[in-house]
Amino acid sequence: MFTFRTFIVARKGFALRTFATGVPSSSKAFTIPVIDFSKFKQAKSSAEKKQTAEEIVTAFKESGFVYLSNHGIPRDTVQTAFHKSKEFFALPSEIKDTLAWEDPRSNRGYVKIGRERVTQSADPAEIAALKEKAPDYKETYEIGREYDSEWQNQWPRASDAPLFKHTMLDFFQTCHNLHVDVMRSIALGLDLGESFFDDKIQDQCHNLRLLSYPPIKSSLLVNDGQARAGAHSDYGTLTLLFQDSVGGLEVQNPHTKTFIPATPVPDTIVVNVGDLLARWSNDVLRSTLHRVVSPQGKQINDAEKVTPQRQSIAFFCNPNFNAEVSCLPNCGSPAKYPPVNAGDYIIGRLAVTYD
Ligand SMILES: O=C(O)CCC(=O)C(=O)O
Ligand SMILES: [Fe+2]
Repeated sequence: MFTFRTFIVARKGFALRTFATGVPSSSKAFTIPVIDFSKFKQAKSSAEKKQTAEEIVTAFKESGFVYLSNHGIPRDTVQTAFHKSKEFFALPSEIKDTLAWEDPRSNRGYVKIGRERVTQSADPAEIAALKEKAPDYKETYEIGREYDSEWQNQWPRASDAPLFKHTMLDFFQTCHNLHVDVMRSIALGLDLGESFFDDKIQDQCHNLRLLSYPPIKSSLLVNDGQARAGAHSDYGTLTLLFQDSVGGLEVQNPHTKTFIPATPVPDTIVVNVGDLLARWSNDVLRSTLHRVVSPQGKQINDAEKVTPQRQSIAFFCNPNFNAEVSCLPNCGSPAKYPPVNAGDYIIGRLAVTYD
């Protein structure tokens, strides 16, 4: 039988569902389809729009993942964001360390290698042991909305990282706009009316995460449980993931439990459903486990291989932090989960993942 793990964040006192991969589905199909989003954006009739919306919703019900092509974000924009991200991670540690991530409520700043271990576990002792034994081999830089009365982004000085702030704030806005369109397609695909989510996602409580996986001796990634990023599901509504051509992202087929590669498809964005949208939809939409493992290493001498550097950018989309997330209409009854405040949920999930 399928089991769901639930855990309690004592500080907050509410139950969180950690993943939705156990949902029985009418279909055992598992593919990550490439969906041409221009058909939705340029549709001449609502019937045409609905067709793409239904393709997206079907994929989110079955695998929880799609590749979005013709999404409207220019290649140049993505390349510039990757370039500026690379420049940032190349800064000396002393500079990056002054920008350290400090608080899950802020969720902004630099996270050095070993500080985060993504996992489905919510047990602090288990997470600490995993971090000790098999930390995620990655460093990240987290950006939140710039206009926030309480929390500030931790920008490097312009002299250290020219145009970094400008590039990332632009990219944040670009990703927000695309996410609104994808949420509209989901609303249409679920027969909720296209603008259903609009006023629930407008506050831009998102998290733009730059990721850098340094080159590493391949032998270090084959130890027990070791990965560039351990198996996990994402926390929010949707994730827009931009990946380079190195590879390593894998998605779990929930029926067979095997992981299949989400091979990079040029000019597409990997879009996946997070736990909060799965919960919102009463598990009609699927939040699927995924991980980043070592792609084929390069032989550097007779005995050793090195796994090349990987770069990616994830835009974690969230509802407004003051939104109440309770079972959507058209998503079956009874509701499996009590209503939850979006901000409490996301911050609760972050609080247990970081040191
Ligand atoms: O780097 C990647 O491709 C995936 C990262 C990821 O899944 C995450 O940060 O949640
Ligand atoms: Fe993820």
